[in-house]
Amino acid sequence: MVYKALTIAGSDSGGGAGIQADLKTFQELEVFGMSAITAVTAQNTLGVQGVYPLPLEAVAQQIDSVVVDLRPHAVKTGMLFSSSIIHLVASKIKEHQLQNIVVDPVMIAKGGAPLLQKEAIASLKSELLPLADVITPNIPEAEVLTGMEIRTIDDRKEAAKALHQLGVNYVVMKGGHGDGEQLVDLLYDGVRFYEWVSPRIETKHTHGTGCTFAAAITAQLAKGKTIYEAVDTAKQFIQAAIEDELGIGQGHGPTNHWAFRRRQR
Ligand SMILES: Nc1ncnc2c1ncn2[C@@H]1O[C@H](COP(=O)(O)OP(=O)(O)O)[C@@H](O)[C@H]1O
Ligand SMILES: Cc1ncc(COP(=O)(O)OP(=O)(O)O)c(N)n1
Repeated sequence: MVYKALTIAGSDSGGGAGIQADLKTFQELEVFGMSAITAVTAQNTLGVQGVYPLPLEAVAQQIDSVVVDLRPHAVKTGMLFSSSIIHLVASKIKEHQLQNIVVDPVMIAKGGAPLLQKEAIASLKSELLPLADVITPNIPEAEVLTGMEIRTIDDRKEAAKALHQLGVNYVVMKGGHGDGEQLVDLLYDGVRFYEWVSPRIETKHTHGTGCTFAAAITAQLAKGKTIYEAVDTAKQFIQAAIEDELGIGQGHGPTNHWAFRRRQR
């Protein structure tokens, strides 16, 4: 059986985040990766130098081309940039009855560059989230989506419940932006919370952690794993990718996408 996953996201020319991180992660987890590019960014470890959204027709055609011939077992969305692209992606998910939809609600790059227009947040909440199986916000993204201030673990749990109310089956709240030496990632399935607690790795090379983590979840769902199993593997994948740093670039370097595979030997 060949498992297949589609990423609908922006291109990161520097190769650490976006489409490039997603495809590398799919490949490392032995899932055939396919892409529909929403925007091209000129980007490196120092920041984002340019953002060029693609015409709606180009995004639509890429999704149609992939789906009619190579139907994916799971779909991840990343940088969607505008409300018109979100509207299009939501209508394509419905039209093609796509399954295992993982929404990484990418808003701002680590350097501060906006990757989603402010006016698109309403469309993300009303049009895309009700179709999502999984959402993977970091803490600032969860604050924007819920309008809540998130300080404590209890705040994160309240925010996860609020996101679940928007129609998402599973909320995976990433803990990279929390305080302290321990990171806490949370999974909420509508009934129970599951926690992954791990030591914070001291490094500046964390560009693309969110994309890589969500892509690993998507790959595992494509293989038919449960959400708990998928998050568990994704956590091991990102932990290895941050620990075995490549140390490339002059700024915030990419994570190491082959580290997890090498540890399996
Ligand atoms: N310094 C770090 N050490 C260990 N794990 C990290 C570190 N930074 C992020 N992570 C992990 O990487 C994943 C992505 O987290 P986060 O940084 O919150 O997302 P984003 O890149 O979207 O801002 C999470 O599983 C988080 O726990
Ligand atoms: C094209 C593109 N998509 C997404 C991001 C953000 O990725 P993320 O994994 O959240 O990593 P950081 O930007 O936080 O390093 C991006 N930069 N570019």
